[in-house]
Amino acid sequence: MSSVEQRIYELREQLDRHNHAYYVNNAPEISDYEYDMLMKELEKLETENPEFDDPLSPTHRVGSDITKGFEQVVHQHPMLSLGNTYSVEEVDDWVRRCNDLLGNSSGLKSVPIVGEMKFDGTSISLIYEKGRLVRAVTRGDGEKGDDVTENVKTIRSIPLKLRGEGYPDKFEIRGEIVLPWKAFDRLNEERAFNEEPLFANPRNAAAGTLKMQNSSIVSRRGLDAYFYYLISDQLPCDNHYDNMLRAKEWGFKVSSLMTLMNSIEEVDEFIRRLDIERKELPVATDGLVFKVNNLRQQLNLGYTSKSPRWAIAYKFAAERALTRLRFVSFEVGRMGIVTPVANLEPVLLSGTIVKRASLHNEDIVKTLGIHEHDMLYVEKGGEIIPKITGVDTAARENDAAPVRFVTLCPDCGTALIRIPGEAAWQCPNKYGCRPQLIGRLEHFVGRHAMDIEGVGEENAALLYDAGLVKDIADFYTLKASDLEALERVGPRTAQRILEGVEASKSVPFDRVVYSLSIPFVGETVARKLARGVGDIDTLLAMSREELVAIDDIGPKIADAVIEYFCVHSNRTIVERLREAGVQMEMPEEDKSGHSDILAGKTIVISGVFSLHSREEYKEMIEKNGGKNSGSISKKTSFVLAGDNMGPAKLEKARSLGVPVIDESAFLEMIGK
Ligand SMILES: NC(=O)c1ccc[n+]([C@@H]2O[C@H](COP(=O)([O-])OP(=O)(O)OC[C@H]3O[C@@H](n4cnc5c(N)ncnc54)[C@H](O)[C@@H]3O)[C@@H](O)[C@H]2O)c1
Ligand SMILES: [Zn+2]
Repeated sequence: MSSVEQRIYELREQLDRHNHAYYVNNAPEISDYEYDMLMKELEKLETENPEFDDPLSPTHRVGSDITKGFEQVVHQHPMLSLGNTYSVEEVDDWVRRCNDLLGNSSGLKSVPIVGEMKFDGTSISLIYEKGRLVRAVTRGDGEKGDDVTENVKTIRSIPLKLRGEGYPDKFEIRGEIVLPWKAFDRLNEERAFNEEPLFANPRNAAAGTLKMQNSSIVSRRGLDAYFYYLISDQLPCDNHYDNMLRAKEWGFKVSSLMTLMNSIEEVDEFIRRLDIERKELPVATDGLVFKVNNLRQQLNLGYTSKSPRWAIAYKFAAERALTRLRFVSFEVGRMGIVTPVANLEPVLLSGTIVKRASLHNEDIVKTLGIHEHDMLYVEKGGEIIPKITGVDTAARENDAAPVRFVTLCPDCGTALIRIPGEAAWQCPNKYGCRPQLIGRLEHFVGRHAMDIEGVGEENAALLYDAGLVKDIADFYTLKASDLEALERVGPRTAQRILEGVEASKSVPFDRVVYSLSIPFVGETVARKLARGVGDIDTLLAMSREELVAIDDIGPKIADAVIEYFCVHSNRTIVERLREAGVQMEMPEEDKSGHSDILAGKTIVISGVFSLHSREEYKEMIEKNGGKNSGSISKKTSFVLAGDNMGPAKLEKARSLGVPVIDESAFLEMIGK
């Protein structure tokens, strides 16, 4: 096989794999830009070597989002993709080409072109009959898609019944289902809370949500939709722009940024303007779309097997901003770890203003080679948290000194120690360093811990500085009069804090263990510990060996637990919590209902399930003594697989000889 032929096969195989990760799993492994570059390379090779062309190549086909669990419906008109480019010149060339092909020779004036936002969500086709929504279908493979009508009906901005008049008896309207930034942030916060993998961007979240089996969850997620194309035998107007304005009158959301243009200059100006304005939009966009306005002209230009010739997408490069470093602050966390944070001149990035970005640790500061007042590149593309990706060294001031990591704790002045084998520096002054003490108070009242409402980040510091709460047990001696004496706490807040403190007395023991801020004891470990020991006295009395014997508790955690309870003040705190009425043992029913059927087993959950939710399966695994893991390795005991398990995962399980079982076999295994 020639090397060209080999490369062609390689690219097709890669692109097919990325299509599946992107459209079906909603978890892309590479950036859109990288994907588009692979696609362009394949297109070029196929054009230059037509003998290797193949109608099944990803260059000729629309990536498919078809998933199991939905009925499939054939599209009356195929749903295609769009040709795309990252270059303004290529957009200009496309306008010229359209004019040439349409025989427009008026020189300066172009045939009318409509410019629109390219909303970054997932495409949808809606069918209306007699003014009512009858069906909603995803793009699927372009020929047929998944019927998601029930889910789409929960989207409030989609009219179930049309307004106004003059709409065709039967028509199709196409648009993009999106998840606005706000809803996206909320969803990811919730997922972080539940320790579920975060969605990389709103597109994946929107696509994933639309394919959920439970419409009531879909309705809560806050999807929205914008529409951009109308198809019918009885369209009201002969051009795209006016048809969309009519659709708006019938109740569809059509972006007011849609613009009618008549020259290349206007097109270029539109690109310049929208690349800035889009950053203020409430939803994600990944580019612009240009369309020939006149429907007869659209028809004349026609289609390739994959996209219309009368439209082109201009894609924005990954969002990156250049901004000046004001200073690096060093922030001490509740465990004493010192994190360097870049404080920046405020800059707008993917819809939010970025002022700060974590530099994580000393090694990263060194690798980037950051100097004082450097101009830094900040990126957000696809990722949620802003990241410093580089330095514009040309813009560096001559006498700028490199940023040095502090050697003393910025708060208490204690000499920092570097944790062996890690890049982190730590302030060892656990019981006298203000941010560590306040951090532990904040952690204690947090939603995942004792959930004491009314004490936010600010109030924790306030209570500490006023001398009212020096350690976590002090919350239980707070009096209304103490709180009301504080300048910034009104009677309402005081009441809420006291009620929150009272309610926290029924928070279960495992969360109490988590609330103590024992190093390395996160939510999951706390649960294991609490269930493993049953009550606090057993925990206090345990030796290192006994602790290590508990499933998933390693020597590092065991040492941290023992060290924690060796400190006299910690023991006193525990006693005071007990006296206050905080839960110090697991409830009886929780001790039962558990088994060790899955003890020693590491299980990976993958795919979509129909009998129980993924969360429920995770819980069942834990209750029966098993361990959940996210990735398949030699240590995996088996994979609990639902529908649509990714082919890469399946292949990995096969190659490692890891058994794959389905949900009913699993339920039988645990005796359900
Ligand atoms: N990162 C990855 O692994 C990966 C894998 C597959 C695809 N992708 C990305 O997806 C792209 C291909 O996806 P695609 O075929 O859906 O194409 P696309 O998203 O580039 O463009 C076509 C889609 O744009 C949407 N759209 C939004 N606003 C529109 C408007 N105003 N008018 C018309 N359409 C509008 C429609 O849903 C339409 O289907 C690739 O170019 C790549 O960037 C990435
Ligand atoms: Zn300190």
